[in-house]
Formats: sequence, C-alpha cells, structure tokens
Amino acid sequence: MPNVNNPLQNIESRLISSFMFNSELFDIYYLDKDIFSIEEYGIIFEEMKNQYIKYHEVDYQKILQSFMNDNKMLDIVCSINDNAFSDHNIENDIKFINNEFRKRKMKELIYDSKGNDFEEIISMIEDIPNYYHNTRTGEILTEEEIFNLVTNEKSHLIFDLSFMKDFEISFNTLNTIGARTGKGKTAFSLNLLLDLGKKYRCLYFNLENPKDVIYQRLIQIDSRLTKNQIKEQKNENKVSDSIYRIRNGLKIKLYDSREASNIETIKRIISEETRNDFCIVFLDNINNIDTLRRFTNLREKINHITKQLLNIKASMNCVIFALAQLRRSDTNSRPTEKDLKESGSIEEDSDNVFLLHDISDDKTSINATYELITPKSRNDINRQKELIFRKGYQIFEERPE
Ligand SMILES: Nc1ncnc2c1ncn2[C@@H]1O[C@H](COP(=O)(O)OP(=O)(O)OP(=O)(O)O)[C@@H](O)[C@H]1O
Repeated sequence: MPNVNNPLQNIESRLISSFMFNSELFDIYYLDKDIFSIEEYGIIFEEMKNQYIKYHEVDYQKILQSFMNDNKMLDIVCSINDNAFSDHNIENDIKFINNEFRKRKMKELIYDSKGNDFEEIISMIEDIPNYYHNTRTGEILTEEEIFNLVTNEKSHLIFDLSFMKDFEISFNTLNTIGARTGKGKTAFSLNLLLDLGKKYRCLYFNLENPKDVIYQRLIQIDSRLTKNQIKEQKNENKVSDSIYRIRNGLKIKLYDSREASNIETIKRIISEETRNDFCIVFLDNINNIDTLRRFTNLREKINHITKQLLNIKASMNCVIFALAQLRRSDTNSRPTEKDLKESGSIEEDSDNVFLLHDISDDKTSINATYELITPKSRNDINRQKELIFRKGYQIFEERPE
C-alpha cells in the first residue's frame, strides 16, 4: 500500500486522480506507466489510459470494476479517489515525477555499471527515455523563456556569473578568451558553459580532451569536489546529483576531436545546429583546429580559421567564444592583446577580447588570484576584474573586495 507520508507517492496519487477526473488531460500529456515509483499506480494509470483510448472518457466505476477481484488494487484505487479535489499545478507535478523517475533510473545505472568507464555511463544515462511530453506545445517553456519570447529580450547574453554581468556580449559576435598555456582557458570556458548552458543551447568543441575528461571537470565545478573527492564513495550522492543537473538542467552538446577536428566539419555542425535555434559556440582551442587546406605556417592557418569564424558569426544564429593561446613568455608579464599576435588576426577580428592573467603566479597555490583583462570590447567596457581560480574545483569566482 502506498505511503501517504511519502511526498513523491502523494504527488503521484494526486496526479492519477487529476487524470481520473479530468480525462481530457490524456489528450495533452503523454505519460508512460513506468514513470510512477509504485508499480500499482502504473497499472491503474495504464488501465485509465486504455479506457480513454476506447471510450474517450475515464469512468471511475469501470476502473473499480476492472480490479474487482483484487482487494489490494481496489484499496489503492479508493485511496486515489480521496485525492481528487486537492488544489495543485499539474505541470509541476508531472515535471517532479518525471525528474524523480530519471534520477531513479540514473542511480540504478550507476549502481549496475560499477567498473564501467565514465563515458559509457554517461552515454547510458543519455539513453534514459524522457517519458513525458506535452503533446500540444511539444514541451513546457520556462517562465523565463516565455518572457524572452514575449519581450524579445535577445540582444545580448545574460550571465548569472557575477564577474561576467557587466559585459555586454551581443548576438552574432566573435569573442576571444586568451591565456598562456595551462593557465585556465578551458577551466574558465567551462565555468561560462555551466552558466550559459542553463539558458542557451551551447555547443562545446574540445580538440584536446576526450568528452569524459570534460564531463569530469564540469562535475568538479558543479559539485565543488576535487578530482580525487569525486572517486570517494561517500560523495556518490553529490556526484550523481551533479550528473543529473548537467544532463537535465543544461542545454549543452560536447564534441571532441573524434567528431570534429577541422574547421570545415565544425562549420557544418554549427550550420545544422543553428538552423532552428540560437546557439553559443565554444572552440577550445583555435590553435588546435585543423583545416582541410594545407598551410605553410600556423599563423596563416589561424588566419584562415578566423575568416571562417567571421563567416559563421555573420551568417549563423550564434555567439562564438574562441579560446586562443597567448605568446609564450618566460616572464609572467601582464598580457596585452598584442600577445595574441601568434594567433594571427583573431585579435583584430574579435568583437571582445578577454585575457586571463595569473597575478599570483604561484604554481603550488590551490587558490590563485587572477586578473580578467578586457583590452578590447565592442561596448567599450574596459573593466579589469580580480578573480580567484580554485584550481582543485576548476572554479573561477569574483575576488571579494
Ligand atoms: N580536472 C582537473 N582538476 C584539477 N586541476 C586541473 C584539472 N584539469 C586541469 N587542471 C589544471 O588546471 C589548470 C588550468 O588548466 P586548463 O586546461 O584550464 O588550462 P588551458 O589554458 O586551457 O591549457 P592549454 O593551454 O593546455 O589549453 C592547469 O594547471 C591544469 O593542470
């Protein structure tokens, strides 16, 4: 017998009663019986669905009759009836139940797949079906999405990250993020990805690391756990919550060099992905992108790639963040956009340039102080910001005053 004190079972019960007494809901929502945590609820829901398909209505008496020979089921049907007049938001209930279903499935997968590698688990998680959709609208829009549609608030990116809030990054712009080797370009862009991916569809091309390494770093940032802490059994719940948030709360697609290694393939993918929807594109990093055409030196190759990026930003519905290596230097001098010269014309052609400078330059420090320098910005915002790079967690934060 379901437990009325269990919040999930309570919500499941009231959802079934909503469908029982407003059977036209079957026209609006497609739900599978598997979504319910209690098998008997799934059986009752399936019976109601079959009745609706047959008679175009659900008759409570007929449902009772169909379980006449099973006292346990009859009791459960009666307990559902008790819930009929509670006041609630059906869409929120469905979303909640669906999320709980996916969480359960994910935990089962993680539990069953001990010993499998990370990427395999991620791809199995991707395959968990979404057993719910709104058949009228295709999906449920968030309040924010509806607001954006109505107000057409689309001219520049909206960040939640406090250190990015002042920058106006307009749509159809090319933005460069530069730093010296190993100074955190990838980490910084993953912080942006986790933030922007909540609102916008993001395509993340990484030419250096396989996808599982990138997923691991995203989980570190989201869960605030180090690489080693992630492996500890006591953190299993935190890790699976993070995986869940990343898989379900973010609209991101990752590509590694197996799927896209040259600019021509990258361009084709962006063209397909932006056909119906705006996308933010991260290229990590342009020094490693190949070209089908052969060039005699790196500078010419990067100039060619930059021209392709200008073509993409002008003709496709997107914002581009291109990561670029700064000139190697023995000193840790404060970088300027001139240090991007080795990356060809990217600095000239970018609308905004962000440079990361490790002020502390202490290789042993786990929390380094950084300066975020913007030598070039289209909206003439030339603000230096001090950041803290918490390397163990791969997190960038604004440095408190
Ligand atoms: N999973 C991780 N956990 C903790 N530290 C990491 C992790 N991955 C990389 N690092 C460290 O974080 C720092 C920043 O690395 P990151 O890859 O972001 O720099 P980058 O500028 O993108 O490097 P590159 O020039 O090689 O592309 C480096 O010191 C690196 O060794």
